Amino acid sequence: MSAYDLVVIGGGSAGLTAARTAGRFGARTLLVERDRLGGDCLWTGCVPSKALLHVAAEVQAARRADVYGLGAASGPADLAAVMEQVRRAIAAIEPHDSAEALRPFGVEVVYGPAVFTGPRTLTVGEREVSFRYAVIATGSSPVLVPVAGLAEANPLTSDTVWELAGLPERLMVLGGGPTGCELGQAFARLGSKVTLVEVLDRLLPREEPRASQLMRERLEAEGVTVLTGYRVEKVADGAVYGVGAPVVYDRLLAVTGRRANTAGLGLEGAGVRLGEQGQVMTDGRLRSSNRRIYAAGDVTGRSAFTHLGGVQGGAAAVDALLGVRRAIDYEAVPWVTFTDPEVARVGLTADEARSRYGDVVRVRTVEHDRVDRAVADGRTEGFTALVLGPRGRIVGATVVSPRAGETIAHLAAAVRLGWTASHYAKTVHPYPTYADGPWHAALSDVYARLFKNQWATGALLGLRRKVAR
Ligand SMILES: Cc1cc2nc3c(=O)[nH]c(=O)nc-3n(C[C@H](O)[C@H](O)[C@H](O)COP(=O)(O)OP(=O)(O)OC[C@H]3O[C@@H](n4cnc5c(N)ncnc54)[C@H](O)[C@@H]3O)c2cc1C
Ligand SMILES: NC(=O)c1ccc[n+]([C@@H]2O[C@H](COP(=O)([O-])OP(=O)(O)OC[C@H]3O[C@@H](n4cnc5c(N)ncnc54)[C@H](O)[C@@H]3O)[C@@H](O)[C@H]2O)c1
Repeated sequence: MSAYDLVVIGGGSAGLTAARTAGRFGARTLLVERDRLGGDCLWTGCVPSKALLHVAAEVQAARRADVYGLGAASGPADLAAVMEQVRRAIAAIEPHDSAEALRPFGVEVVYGPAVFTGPRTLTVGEREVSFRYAVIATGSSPVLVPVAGLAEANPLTSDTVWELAGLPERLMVLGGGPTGCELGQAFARLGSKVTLVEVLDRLLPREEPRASQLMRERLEAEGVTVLTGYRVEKVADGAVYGVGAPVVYDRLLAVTGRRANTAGLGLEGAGVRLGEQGQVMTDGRLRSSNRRIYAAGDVTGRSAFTHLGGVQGGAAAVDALLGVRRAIDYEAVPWVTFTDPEVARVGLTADEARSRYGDVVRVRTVEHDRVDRAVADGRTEGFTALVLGPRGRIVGATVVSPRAGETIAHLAAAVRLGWTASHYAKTVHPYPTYADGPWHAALSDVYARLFKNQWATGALLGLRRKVAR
């Protein structure tokens, strides 16, 4: 039986970072991957979806070329050519996630499904392995909601949509979360007639209601039929049945949520407790109920983002091997839905902040018709909202704009470092950028408080008049 300091199970964003971190310390590290390195993000998640959205944006621009006196493109895009572009992006990134890239870190890679055989042992095929510590980073997989006829309808999921050979004429997207909005918009721009169905009363239900409304308006303007508060009763004969007339489709894409990959790992025998959704239950240090076994990434049910999975993977390896705790501030983790416009969030929404801090909370919003870059781009539909908590600290922010994902990074730093609106306002921002949004929101808070104390500024002005006539 070979012995390792750290065995990492799963070679996605979380597992790769855990393995690289351990390798850097000179730990004897084994990475077990049952399929291919790179995980969901590289093969079926972030990378293909962002490449698809990029192509879809170019197609959309071509459809509007007549505005500039050129011939406008029309009709459906050639999906084979589009997917070629998607595969090119994956191929360019894949080497960074490969076994060769892990070799300089001294990480050994073995392929096959890992199964725990005890609290400190596991097997990979015939091979028996013991470990001082392990990190479970097996990710999550799409799940189908229990709707009559849905499984039989053989829906596409975010795992399989990339294998489509041709553009569906009518695409039904079930689920109005980030995946549904991103893929729904991309396929609509490429030329599918998309219907987007969400069971709750708005798209992107985790975001500020106004961001959800803007998303709806944008998608509808681009020809997507959006049905919210729509409960699918059954799927049969190429149609979805709910309230009103059945909605027919050519292909169905089900993106209604995911479930942690923990089945078949032998976790019971390893003393690892699971939650109701099958996720590995972890403490603040990402340790499972077996203190020698950590978990990171989607499998924890606390992360569904590549960047957070990576941070968790690194933190778990450091904690296990060096005993050094790296606290993760979950409230300062930003996320972005990469539709056009992008919807970016960090920290608390206004409602969440009010229920935590009460009336002290104020929200400073800048409409993007006051952001010159948005005006220059002809994209003034968005907004920036800063949520300010006690002592004017920035406790949350939402940005909706074509480049909101870039703007939110700075705001994540502000939330994490506990900056007030005044701190933020003192940092000079470049003009003209969408970053003017949060800057002016912060400045508006500073000015509003100054004007509230007008007696003080008035007194100071009067005094100065007397001194320097
Ligand atoms: C369409 C889509 C778009 C997305 N876009 C974004 C985005 O823009 N930004 C973002 O931050 N996030 C995005 N995400 C989420 C992101 O992809 C995931 O959060 C991230 O990839 C999870 O990483 P992970 O390491 O936890 O799991 P995974 O990447 O799923 O890796 C788990 C690995 O474990 C392996 N494995 C499973 N079981 C075993 C076993 N028994 N033995 C050995 N190996 C095993 C799997 O084969 C896999 O390689 C998107 C997701 C989807 C579906
Ligand atoms: N840009 C990004 O960072 C990005 C992109 C895609 C996914 N992700 C992450 O991956 C995870 C999964 O995302 P997702 O969008 O696939 O799932 P999700 O769970 O975030 O959203 C699923 C949506 O489907 C809806 N739904 C559930 N049952 C339904 C039904 N019967 N009919 C209609 N709608 C129904 C839910 O109300 C929800 O709005 C998320 O945590 C997300 O943050 C991130």
